[in-house]
Amino acid sequence: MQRLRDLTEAELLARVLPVYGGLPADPRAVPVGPGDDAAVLAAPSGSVVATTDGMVAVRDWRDEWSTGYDVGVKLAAQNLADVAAMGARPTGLLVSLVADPATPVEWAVDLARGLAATAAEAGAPVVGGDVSSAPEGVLVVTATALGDLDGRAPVLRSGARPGDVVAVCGSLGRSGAGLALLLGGAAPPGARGAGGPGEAGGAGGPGEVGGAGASGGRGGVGEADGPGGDGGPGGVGGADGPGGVGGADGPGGDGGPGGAGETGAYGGPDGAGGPGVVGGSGGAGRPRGEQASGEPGEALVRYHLAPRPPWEAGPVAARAGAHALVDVSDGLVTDVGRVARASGVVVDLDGTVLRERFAAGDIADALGPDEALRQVLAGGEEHSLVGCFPAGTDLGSLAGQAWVVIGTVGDIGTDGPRVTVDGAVPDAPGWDHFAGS
Ligand SMILES: Nc1ncnc2c1ncn2[C@@H]1O[C@H](COP(=O)(O)OP(=O)(O)O)[C@@H](O)[C@H]1O
Ligand SMILES: Cc1ncc(C[n+]2csc(CCOP(=O)(O)OP(=O)(O)O)c2C)c(N)n1
Ligand SMILES: [Mg+2]
Repeated sequence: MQRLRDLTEAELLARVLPVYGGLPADPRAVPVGPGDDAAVLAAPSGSVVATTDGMVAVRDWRDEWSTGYDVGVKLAAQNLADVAAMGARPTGLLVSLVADPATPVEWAVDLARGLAATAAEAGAPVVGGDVSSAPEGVLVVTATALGDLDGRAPVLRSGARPGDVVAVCGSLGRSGAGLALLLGGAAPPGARGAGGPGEAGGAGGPGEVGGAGASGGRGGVGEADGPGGDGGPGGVGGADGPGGVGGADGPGGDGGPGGAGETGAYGGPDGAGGPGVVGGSGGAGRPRGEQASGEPGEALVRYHLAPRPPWEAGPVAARAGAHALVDVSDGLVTDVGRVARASGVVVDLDGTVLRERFAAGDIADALGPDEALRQVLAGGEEHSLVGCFPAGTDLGSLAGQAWVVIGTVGDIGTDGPRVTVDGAVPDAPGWDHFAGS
């Protein structure tokens, strides 16, 4: 397997930059893209919205669950959601890769594919970035997203007013539920068995005819001295994805199925199987097919691994007069609490709507109703948008976006800013990177 240490920086960039593809057709949007000391982007409004958010291997994703493509999708999505939560339209992304030189080159290229696909969907090209080496085992990816307000005022956390209605665009609790399932031992979609312990579960190969957006398969979950994991499916959009690479110290895993040639984050399960790159007996892990699509909770796991938050809804909400906006990254109650404190208000959430519209269905089916509601209130990484709108805003008319009213904004009285559910302060601590870790 080719690893980053087998390439020079220039060779790595020569592999990665073409993946990001072209810049917008209008040269005024991005006069200078990747390749010089810095990029140059237009700022039509005369101001730039800028945000950055990173992810760290093991802490923020696990290679047993996420492909490089998934990490790219999620990294782009969480940054785009922050731009949207200002009411802005994303205009460009910058990407930093800080990686152990043992990282497979294919992982870095797959990361670029996930980023590129998501950036293209958002109309925000990757305009630059950085590569640095890291100590053994360390892999950190960071993106910076830039945006434009198209002449509007930014929508701040501090703008909510008593009397506003609180509405959410997008889902709640699905990412947290997916994470809970993975932590509970659920296999990621597309996984083809862990193949027992192996020193290095192999990375699945990319779709051979990948085109844009090909996704490398999911590697097996190897640990020590045994057969390697199976290759994952070939890439999205790629016909004939080759199979995975077996573990280093044991017999290789089986080749995964080829890519399904469809769009979306994952290849389908039924592609033509490619050969294992490193031969040997197949992994002796879970039986094949156990993770066939349609597994209960699979959509939740997929959302956790590669979320698609409604970043288009930010500018639409801003145009509709939203007083405040925030994206749900650390948990609904935590993030709405930031709005409540910044605005000096109380936000009362409607427990019935949260249970019936968000927790019920596949989250409750997978986790039970109590844990489902807990995920809706406290689950992180959803990146849906929560807005506070003037009473009477016709949310149904917001083009193409489904906003669901989940609460109201009230006066703090003597108790101070807070979030309540049906009038009571819930016990719903959200994500914190440091406390308790
Ligand atoms: N290391 C840092 N240096 C400067 N500003 C930071 C740093 N980390 C976070 N911030 C700022 O603090 C605020 C809260 O950060 P964070 O909780 O990560 O925001 P969000 O949840 O919207 O991504 C943001 O405005 C962010 O830009
Ligand atoms: C292996 C693993 N453990 C735990 C998590 C859960 N997790 C990691 S970051 C995070 C919260 C959101 O990330 P953050 O960087 O705080 O986003 P921001 O608030 O800055 O937008 C959560 C819930 C995960 N994704 N993967
Ligand atoms: Mg956070």
